[in-house]
Amino acid sequence: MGINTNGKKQLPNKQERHKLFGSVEPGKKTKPTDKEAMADLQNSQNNYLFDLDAVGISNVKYPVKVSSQLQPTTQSSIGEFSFSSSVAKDSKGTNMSRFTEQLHAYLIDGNFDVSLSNLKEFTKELAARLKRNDAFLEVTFPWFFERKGPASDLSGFNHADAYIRINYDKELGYDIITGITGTITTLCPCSKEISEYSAHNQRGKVSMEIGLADSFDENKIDWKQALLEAAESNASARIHPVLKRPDEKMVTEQAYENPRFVEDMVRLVAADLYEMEFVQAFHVVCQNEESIHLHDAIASITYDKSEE
Ligand SMILES: Nc1nc2c(ncn2[C@@H]2O[C@H](COP(=O)(O)OP(=O)(O)OP(=O)(O)O)[C@@H](O)[C@H]2O)c(=O)[nH]1
Repeated sequence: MGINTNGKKQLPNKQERHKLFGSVEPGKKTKPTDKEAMADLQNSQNNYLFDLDAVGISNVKYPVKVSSQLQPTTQSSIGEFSFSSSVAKDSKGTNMSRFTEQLHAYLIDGNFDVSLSNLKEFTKELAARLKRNDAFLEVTFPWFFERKGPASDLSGFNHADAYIRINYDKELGYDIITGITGTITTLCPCSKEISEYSAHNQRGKVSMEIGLADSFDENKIDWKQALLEAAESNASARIHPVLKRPDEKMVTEQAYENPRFVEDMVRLVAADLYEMEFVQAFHVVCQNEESIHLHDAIASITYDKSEE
């Protein structure tokens, strides 16, 4: 290896560099390159001992379009998907390429629409494409919403993680779970009660998963906004991206006026969800990142209105 007149190293070209690091010339190739002539192992039929509940792909990141009743009413986000379907014991496997093939075919203007109507259509078509009677889809994505300072009215974006799970079965129809994980402030009631001054407070995560009532209409109700409001309106205070001093004074005092244990949070959120007609069943978890401990405080509640 030489040195250029300008004092820089004279590197071998890229092909030579690859050889230097072990690349070799292609060997003699005898297997078919025509798709029709290729072995199709995954479609082999035999007695493969067991039916499989789910075969598919996970950790698939794709751009998604999210609609909301809060600002911004339409946004682009990144969805992380899992897709699967059952495989009967007489088949060796599934046709994995068909999951992403269909996902890409559903893009409109570069985004996959994560509305429930689109996801329902997608799972039904996926089952048909896989020649199965069932298909499963799961997606999580950060959902952004505008939040204004309570006194200054200055805007910024907060986000919550939204979650949708759809099970399609040709005979049973759809089973749909939606949820969000939102972030709140909680101020400890015990700390407030026993201390001469102040009270410790923390950032809490409220995760809600709900089963939707048959009457639910996504064109009338934004389930994300409704769940976010259930978490935030019951917290000691909301979280804000932009706070000036008058805002900060307001949220500090509001938190002091509304102390909440982790147990209080899940019960109050449960009460709101109970009153929402479009919620059939719910699971609520609150996890507080304690500021006076290294550990978190947790509480959860599960409720199904059909079991009353
Ligand atoms: N079934 C199965 N396929 C896998 C797995 N891991 C990777 N694949 C890949 O999935 C790809 C094939 O997908 P298929 O959908 O069966 O491809 P194909 O038969 O050409 O597609 P169709 O024309 O739609 O039937 C291959 O590249 C496989 O190697 C696995 O664990 N199981």
